[in-house]
Amino acid sequence: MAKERDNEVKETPLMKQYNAIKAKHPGALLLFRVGDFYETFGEDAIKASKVLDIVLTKRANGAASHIELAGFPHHSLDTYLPKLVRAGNRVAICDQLEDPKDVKGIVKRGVTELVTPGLSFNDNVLDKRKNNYLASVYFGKETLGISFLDLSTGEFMCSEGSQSYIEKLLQSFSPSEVIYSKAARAKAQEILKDQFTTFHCEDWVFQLDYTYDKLTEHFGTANLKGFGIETLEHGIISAGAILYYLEETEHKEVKHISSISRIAEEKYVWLDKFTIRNLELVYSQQDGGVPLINILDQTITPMGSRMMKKWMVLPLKEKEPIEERLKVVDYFFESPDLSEGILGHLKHIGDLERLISKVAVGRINPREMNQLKRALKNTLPIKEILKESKNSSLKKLSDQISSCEFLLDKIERELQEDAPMLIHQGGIIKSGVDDELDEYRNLANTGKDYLVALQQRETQRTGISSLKVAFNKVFGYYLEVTNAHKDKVPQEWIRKQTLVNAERYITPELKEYEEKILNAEDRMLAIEQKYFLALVLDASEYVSQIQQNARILATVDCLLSFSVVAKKNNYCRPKIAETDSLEIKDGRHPVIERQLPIGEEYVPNDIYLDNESQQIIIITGPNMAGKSALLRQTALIVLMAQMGSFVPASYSRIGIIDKVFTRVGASDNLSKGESTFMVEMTETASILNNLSDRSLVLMDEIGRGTSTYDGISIAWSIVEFLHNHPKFRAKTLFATHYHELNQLAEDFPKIKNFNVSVKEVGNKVIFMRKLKEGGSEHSFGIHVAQMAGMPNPIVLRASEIMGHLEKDKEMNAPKDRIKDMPKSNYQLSLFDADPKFKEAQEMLSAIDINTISPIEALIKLNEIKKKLGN
Ligand SMILES: Nc1ncnc2c1ncn2[C@@H]1O[C@H](COP(=O)(O)OP(=O)(O)OP(=O)(O)O)[C@@H](O)[C@H]1O
Repeated sequence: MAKERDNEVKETPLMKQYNAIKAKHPGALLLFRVGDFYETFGEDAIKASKVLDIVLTKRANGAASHIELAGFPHHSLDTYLPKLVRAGNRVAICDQLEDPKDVKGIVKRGVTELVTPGLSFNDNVLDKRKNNYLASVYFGKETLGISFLDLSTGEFMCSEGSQSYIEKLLQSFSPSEVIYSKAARAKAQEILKDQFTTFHCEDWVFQLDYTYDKLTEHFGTANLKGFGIETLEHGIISAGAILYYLEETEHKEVKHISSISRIAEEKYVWLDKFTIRNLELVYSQQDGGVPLINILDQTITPMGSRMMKKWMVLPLKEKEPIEERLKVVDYFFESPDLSEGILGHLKHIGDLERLISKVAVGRINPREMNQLKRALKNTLPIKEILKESKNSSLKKLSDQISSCEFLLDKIERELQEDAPMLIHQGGIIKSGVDDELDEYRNLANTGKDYLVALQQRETQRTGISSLKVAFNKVFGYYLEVTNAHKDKVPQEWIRKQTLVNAERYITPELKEYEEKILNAEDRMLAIEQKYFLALVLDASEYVSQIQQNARILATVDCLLSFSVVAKKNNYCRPKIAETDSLEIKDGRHPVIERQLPIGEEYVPNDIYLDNESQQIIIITGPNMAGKSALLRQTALIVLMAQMGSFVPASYSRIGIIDKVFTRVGASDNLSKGESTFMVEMTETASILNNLSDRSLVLMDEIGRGTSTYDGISIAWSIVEFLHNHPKFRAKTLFATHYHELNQLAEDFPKIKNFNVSVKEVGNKVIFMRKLKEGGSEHSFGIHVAQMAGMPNPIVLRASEIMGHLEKDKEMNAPKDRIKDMPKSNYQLSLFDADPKFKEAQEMLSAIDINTISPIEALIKLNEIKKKLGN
């Protein structure tokens, strides 16, 4: 204890202040402003130097000790901060709260912002085309509450439901950070795994009374009825905790969070988390893979792109809003001139949604204010075009756009066109706005002219040809004379500084003008600041109107994008019906068709499913035939239609689907320590427990992860279950290698067999990719092995074994048949065992002995020797 106190005494006052502030933000990396630098100390410095690649040094901490130090200039904050945040750090920015000029001793400092991965306004941290969500999860006894906030746009949503629903939402919105209560750590770990950056808050925060009050206080309402969340107790707890977290992280200006909405589960298609992943809607499962959004998102504005992502993970399931979107897309599709007109203006809108949030929190800079002006200016013609259109939804949208003319006029009248980013650089407010400002500006300009004249006059008078008037912070304006002319300096000049090659002087006249100029500049800055802040204040009156404009423009942008893509990729308008049937003619896979090599055409296929005669289709066919592609394209076409997009087909009639489940491919979860089969069964169980009458179920190779007989049995019983379900007749596509499952169609009326056709020419397989009625005779695994370049003896031997096994098709005799397996006759030759011998053999047989010259023969021989490694 005594020693500790001893250390405290010896610590420098600065480090003492640092330690006190650091202690208040233990989990955060502290950027501590010292003069023109942000410094980090100790562990933080070690971390920062690694992440930022900056020098790590040591600083004496009084007599106490040394401490690690790493820092960077304050003006580089925008460069370094995003790197620290992206590396998963919470960063506390500690600024000087007083002007060091006015203080004797240590400057007052405090944390002005805590930037976390989920809470940021910084353009360098944010991705323009993505929302940056902070999520909060409350673990109730039976249901969980969840909220999402994008601080950069003000969007705030909440919901509650089962664990699988919460998991699905987390997957859909993929938040950058998730908060929960300390007590829920174990449960949180279970669902969040290591997929998200997390933070746990004190348990008392997650209480209904406290969080309810927090929300009503923030929105200034008596209750939460107007937001439709009054009864969502768990949702409220999670949402209120977000407001607490904002305060904790010093985000006090949050006027732009002007409402909260309920994620209306009943309005959207249920996509379980496996489906979102498997169908690759917004993220691809493989590196370099292309998700559907890359094809559909041709939006122009960042907020359009963000909205498109939401539409992708929340497809609609009510006919009316789907039709409304489709009608607009159709209208755009048929009106190229009108669409071009809107696109032309959308290009100048920029990120209106984030700009207006910056206005609300007082973080907008003059350059961004000009961007806001451009956005408002280009919104007007869009409003006009929509109004003149012949589509009622677009007319309605036009009515909802606010012109914000007063604000636009004001910015145009007052703000310089080329205003700089930083207020203190000046040149923000136009001339003619304020008489006093004009006067000072004039004075500063004439003052500067005066100095130029003074320099010329004195050069002539003294004959000092190199004389120049310059300025620095220490002595203000001075006259500089090189040593060669030193003897010509008049007596009345007062020497201020001697350099190696020159001397610096001041004169009373110079000082008099300096005062005038500096005074004028200070005043100008103050006046410009006053006007700019007033402008920001005026703009802040328009926050909710402009937020609404941004939403409408984003909607128009998304619908336009659908029409552009439809035209480019030859999609057709789907018919949406409240029926139980699903009919697709010449359907294609929207992503694969864009990726085929030039010259290859995607083979379209028809699909028909309903609840009565053809509820389940068993699709057989060899590997690589196109079964998975067919399954996925069916789901993607349904989802695209329900998002309001045209679809890759020549005709489609979509009886609305309310849930899509997929179990596609044996997952790659092996790396996470789960067995493929276990994953497969967990995913399948979750499908079977959540069926509905309007579900679309895709099952691909169920049972592949275990032995053949296990696999067939499980697949068989799953199909039976789906067929015989007492309540729900889920439409199902079941792709399988097991041609044995074709038997099911004979016993169950609503099951039909189809196969993806292949042609066998000699002992080769040609993929036709066409779906045909009927089952398959046998599997084609051996052909595929051959195609993959498997050595010939293996292929021949495998055919022999299969022939033997197939002789007795009875399933209950496998063991005996395996025991009786005939011995292999195939000798593995050198050529078969080593591919380089095979290549050498091919090279030899390509030589035409009759035409090759002796020299060429020698060269060839040398090549072959090299190939064999000699
Ligand atoms: N209709 C089609 N037209 C053109 N190419 C197609 C078509 N369907 C699939 N393909 C191509 O064939 C490849 C294999 O298709 P897919 O993965 O669907 O086969 P599969 O039958 O599911 O095979 P596996 O059983 O091995 O998973 C696809 O990546 C695609 O390039």
